[in-house]
Amino acid sequence: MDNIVVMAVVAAVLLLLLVGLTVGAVVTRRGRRPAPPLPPIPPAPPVPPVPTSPPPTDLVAPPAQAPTAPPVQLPPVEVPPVERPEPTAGRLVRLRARLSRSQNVFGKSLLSLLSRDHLDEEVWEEIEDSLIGADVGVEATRVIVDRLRERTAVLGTRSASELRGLLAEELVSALDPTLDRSLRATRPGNTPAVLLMVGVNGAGKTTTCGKVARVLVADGRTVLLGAADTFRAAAAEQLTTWASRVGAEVVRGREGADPASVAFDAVQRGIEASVDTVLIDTAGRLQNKVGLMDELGKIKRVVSRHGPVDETLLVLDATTGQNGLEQARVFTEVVDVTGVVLTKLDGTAKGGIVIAVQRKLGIPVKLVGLGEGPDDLAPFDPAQFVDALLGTEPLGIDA
Ligand SMILES: Nc1nc2c(ncn2[C@@H]2O[C@H](COP(=O)(O)OP(=O)(O)OP(=O)(O)O)[C@@H](O)[C@H]2O)c(=O)[nH]1
Repeated sequence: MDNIVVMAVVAAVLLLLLVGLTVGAVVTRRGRRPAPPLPPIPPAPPVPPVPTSPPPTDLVAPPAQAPTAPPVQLPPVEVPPVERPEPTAGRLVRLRARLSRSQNVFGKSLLSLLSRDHLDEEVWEEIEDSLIGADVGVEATRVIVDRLRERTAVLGTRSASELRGLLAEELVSALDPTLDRSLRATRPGNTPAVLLMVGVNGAGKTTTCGKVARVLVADGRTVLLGAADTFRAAAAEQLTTWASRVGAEVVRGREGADPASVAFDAVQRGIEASVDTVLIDTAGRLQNKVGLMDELGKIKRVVSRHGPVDETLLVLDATTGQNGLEQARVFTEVVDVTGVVLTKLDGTAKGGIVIAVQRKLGIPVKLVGLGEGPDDLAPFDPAQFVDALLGTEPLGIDA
């Protein structure tokens, strides 16, 4: 019986061992089974090459939907080259030649009268007529002639060059060389100076805006132009052309837009862009059109919300002579004019208008226009101007 029990126990142990070994072998075989082969990685699609430079601007790629269409070729965009305006120093010398060429009649007649042997009453009257004929104006002529008579009598001056000297002194004095003719084109601080250009139709406002912009750029300033002449579409175009030549920005409104709002926006943009000067071109207006003159006052008021206007320049056409003076006076009543720009001096033989303008308006002539060329604008200087007016030859020898 004991043997039977022992045998049963041994058999049970052996059975257990056998089961254990079988399970272990199965588990071990499973753990070592090689992994099934992975599916092959499909080859990566070819990556399109990254362009290293933008496509040329004058070519447009053919549209994707119509691959067969030939590429459209646009004409190259013409960007005008930015010009470097002439420096202002020395400019008057070049212009002086032009002025004296067109005006030497004035100097010649006066100087030949003064060189007469006897300066009698008749000669003095002729001198007066000559000055009045040169647009100096009756009042200023009287003052100049009276002083000349007095000085020649006291000094006993007789030589032609001495008389020329005296006449030059009197003309310079009539132009009041003590007046401040500097252009307030910059401000202390970091807000732009604002210049407003006003005047009758065709006086040369837009042209002067362009020329002044060039003068400022030549002197190293940054400029923005405001095209507040919204009546004449061509004026904004004209101004844009001037601006592009010196790389300046232009703010313009649509045709017929409120000029005051365009002017306001221009100054706003000038402040944002931190330019030195904002130049505002306004539409030409006749001084007897009340509505238009009121509008000019509004432009100035609206712009002034940004701060005071630094210069209001009245542009006058020198060829209109004395007639232009009454128009000019009305402008000074509507806006506070701080300086006069006398344009087209090259087109008149009557340079005396400079004296008349200043005397009538009591406002300094700050700039003179001496041609249609981009750099034909010069700062006004009484002594240089009188020199040019009388010509360098003492008795007007050159024809
Ligand atoms: N000879 C000469 N012509 C000038 C001068 N200044 C301007 N002009 C010419 O005068 C004409 C009128 O000039 P604009 O600048 O268009 O005149 P504007 O005052 O803006 O004209 P509106 O916008 O119609 O009021 C143009 O043909 C200019 O070239 C100058 O100093 N000399």
